Amino acid sequence: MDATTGGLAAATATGPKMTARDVTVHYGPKKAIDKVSIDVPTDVVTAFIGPSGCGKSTFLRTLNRMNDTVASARVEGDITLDGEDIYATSMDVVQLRARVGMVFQKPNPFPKSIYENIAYGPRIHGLASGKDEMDQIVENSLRRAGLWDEVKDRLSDSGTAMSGGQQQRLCIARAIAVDPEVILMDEPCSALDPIATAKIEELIHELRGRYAIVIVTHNMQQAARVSQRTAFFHLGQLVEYGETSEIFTNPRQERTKDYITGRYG
Ligand SMILES: Nc1ncnc2c1ncn2[C@@H]1O[C@H](COP(=O)(O)OP(=O)(O)OP(=O)(O)O)[C@@H](O)[C@H]1O
Repeated sequence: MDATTGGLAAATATGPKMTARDVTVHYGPKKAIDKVSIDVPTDVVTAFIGPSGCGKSTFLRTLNRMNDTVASARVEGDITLDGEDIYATSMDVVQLRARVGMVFQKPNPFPKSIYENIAYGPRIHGLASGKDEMDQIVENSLRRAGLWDEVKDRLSDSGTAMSGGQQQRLCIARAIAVDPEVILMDEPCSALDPIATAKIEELIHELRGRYAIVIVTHNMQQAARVSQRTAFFHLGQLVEYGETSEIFTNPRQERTKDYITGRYG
């Protein structure tokens, strides 16, 4: 199968939230991503899977221009958000990263209070006109991230003093607070224990439909549990992309079959 065709075929009826066409990424002379084309649907969770070093994180980071922060990285090809070229010189990158939020492998709350972790983004984006409105954004974001009941009586405690799982949900709440359209998650559970992982997976289910979600995961069971679309990457290429149930039960490509049956990776 041609990777481009596979990417296009898996788009949903509502049309893609983001599109990537012939995206190639180099770090210096080394090619990490090779002509990847894919559509990210609006209303489902998309999982990126593949063996270590295949380029999942690199590709994820092209979707909100996080690779701009890596001096040696060079991105070619076209990526759009609602049809708009995100690499256009007119694109405000701060605004883009609010619209396309990111949650990292290791929870990284600011060394500030729980309240301030959430309020920081809305404040710099001017989303609240006063304290009452900010309080409401903080509460709504924490509720949506399934954290409100656990923290409502200690909003002034430090975000870094929470458990790892709570910190990760705080980071998700922080991304939600600026009203994103897409949330990118780069192995969000790899530093968490099974109970905290289950809570994040539950949360992903609850957030589905409200945001386009893309998750990079090493864990195939997790991809099968949380996603409706799966993209399999190998050696910088998008090998196969489709319905998660199809990818796991009836992969079309030999390389996908080998990976999901544990032959490598
Ligand atoms: N900042 C960087 N500078 C140079 N090379 C990099 C950089 N980041 C990633 N790479 C290289 O690009 C390739 C793809 O890496 P990437 O982290 O995107 O893969 P991955 O599939 O997400 O891997 P993992 O699952 O291990 O996180 C690898 O060969 C990696 O060594």
